[in-house]
Amino acid sequence: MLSCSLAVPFPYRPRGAKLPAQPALRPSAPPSTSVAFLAESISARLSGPDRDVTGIELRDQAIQPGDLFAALPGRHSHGAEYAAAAIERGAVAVLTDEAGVDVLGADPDVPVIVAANPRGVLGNISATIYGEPSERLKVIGVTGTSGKTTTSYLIEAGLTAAGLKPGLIGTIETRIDGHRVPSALTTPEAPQLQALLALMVEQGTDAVVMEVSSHALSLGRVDGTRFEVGAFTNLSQDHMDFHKDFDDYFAAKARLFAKDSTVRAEHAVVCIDDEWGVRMAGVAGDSAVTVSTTTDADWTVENVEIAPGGSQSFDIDAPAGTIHATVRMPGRYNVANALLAVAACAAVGVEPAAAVPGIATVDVPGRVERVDRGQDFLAVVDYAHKPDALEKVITMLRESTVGRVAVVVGAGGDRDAEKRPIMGAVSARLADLLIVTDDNPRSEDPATIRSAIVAGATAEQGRAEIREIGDRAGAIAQAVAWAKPGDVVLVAGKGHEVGQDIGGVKYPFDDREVLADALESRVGK
Ligand SMILES: CC(=O)N[C@H]1[C@@H](OP(=O)(O)OP(=O)(O)OC[C@H]2O[C@@H](n3ccc(=O)[nH]c3=O)[C@H](O)[C@@H]2O)O[C@H](CO)[C@@H](O)[C@@H]1O[C@H](C)C(=O)N[C@@H](C)C(=O)N[C@H](CCC(=O)O)C(=O)O
Ligand SMILES: Nc1ncnc2c1ncn2[C@@H]1O[C@H](COP(=O)(O)OP(=O)(O)OP(=O)(O)O)[C@@H](O)[C@H]1O
Repeated sequence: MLSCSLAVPFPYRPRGAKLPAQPALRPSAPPSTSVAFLAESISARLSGPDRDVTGIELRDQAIQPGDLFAALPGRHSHGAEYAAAAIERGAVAVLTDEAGVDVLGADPDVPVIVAANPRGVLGNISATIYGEPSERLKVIGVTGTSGKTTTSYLIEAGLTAAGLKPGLIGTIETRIDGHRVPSALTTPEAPQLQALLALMVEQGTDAVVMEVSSHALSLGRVDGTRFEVGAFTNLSQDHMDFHKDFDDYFAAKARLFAKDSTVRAEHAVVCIDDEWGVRMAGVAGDSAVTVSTTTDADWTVENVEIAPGGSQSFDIDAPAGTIHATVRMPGRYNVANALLAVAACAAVGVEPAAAVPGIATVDVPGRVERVDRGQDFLAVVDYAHKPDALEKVITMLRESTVGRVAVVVGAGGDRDAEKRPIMGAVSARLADLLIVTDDNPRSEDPATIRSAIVAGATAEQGRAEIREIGDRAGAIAQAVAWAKPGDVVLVAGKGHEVGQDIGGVKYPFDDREVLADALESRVGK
């Protein structure tokens, strides 16, 4: 249930001030393209005179002089409502639909391209404006419910170790040539994505590994991108607010692999550890390369050994022979992520032996990240914010200790409400203490979100004692106070995030810092 504004005051004070907005990443000198040419390329009507454009944007606040403003119909408003502001900032043309023309009025100051479905042509138009950058890059798209970020980091490290100069685009950040910029979305909107790819070409990047979300595939954000490789991790419950049902969710992911898709990757590398992977390999066809840690596949693993610190070593049985590999991150699923990464590197011509030394060095921020302040128990921050990921990380931590396990977790507002009780049930079944707290409530009443998690946890009648503490810092402090030597405290759901979205405003909040503060106060006692 969504509420437009916060119905109740927050029971705690947000920490600090609003976070700053993300900077724009653009190539320095894109060539200019004529508006008439663009209209013709998508068989759309052009009203008004021809002009040259040098960029494209769909948020009026991000317009740069010379841009085409894509005024799209949205859930909250029509982009055409912001056209005047965009033109004020320097937009020289507008792309919109008939409804947008009505909003613009009879005589806008700039030429207007009128398309029946402007979102549907945005990817191709953006790619044209920025000179089809993906044609000059080896683009590897990673999709699936869990493991996209981790696998992308592993692939990036494998490519780097092999002497390539890769860029990375994903949930945490964009990385180009050693520079890092935090991300707003897992997969950027098409104008930002094509600008980024063009910037990467300009910087001499030769390969790009990018996370491809199901939203991106459904909304056409990656249209106009040529993928050399598509890699699939797995599929489980998520985004049921956006997709009609599981088949619809699967169909969105399948756009990266299906024969009739305009964004079909040239090579498919598919993890078949779950039944959805088996289905996806079928969609991709006979040329798909399969990998698995659990069943027969083109690439498999054996002799997995876990070192005391949690890192894992294993042998990869690849078509060209056996190779020894290691991954620092614990959990069987990280062996699957590493295996998929080595196979994806191979799909762009990198020898497994060249990739594995890079893969062995990777830690991903906020993924099973330990916070150590000299305490006598294990304290971990993890991004698990979906039922399957939460189940996997709690199970892994349970198996790594003889002590008890505390889980501090919430769920995001304005997102898949169906998963909330399942997150509660999973935690109540597997943990000894469950503290239900706030994640990013966004526009929702945080108490409503917590109640749904608590309801699922209570109905499960699991082993965990259940507590509800909205204040995330207070919840973390309670878990730390509860822990005895040998126990584990898992703070789940926000991982690398440095902000908490409360009522649409992002306030600084970093689980790792808050956990470290709580540990220091306890150790200092
Ligand atoms: C469902 C979804 O993806 N919605 C995206 C969509 O929103 P919308 O169509 O409802 O747009 P709207 O807010 O009504 O605005 C209409 C138009 O006016 C423009 N506008 C709006 C306000 C303004 O001040 N100025 C302005 O120009 C907007 O840019 C837009 O073109 O277009 C907006 C503009 O780009 C996006 O910001 C918005 O993503 C929202 C923020 C979002 O949270 N998306 C998430 C769910 C998402 O995409 N997640 C995936 C998956 C992550 C995962 O795997 O967990 C991701 O790839 O990140
Ligand atoms: N292969 C996997 N299978 C199941 N769970 C995984 C896997 N890899 C990682 N996880 C779990 O999921 C969490 C998120 O991992 P990661 O960020 O790599 O996935 P993601 O697909 O990028 O997630 P998101 O879509 O939320 O950004 C991890 O912290 C871990 O708990």
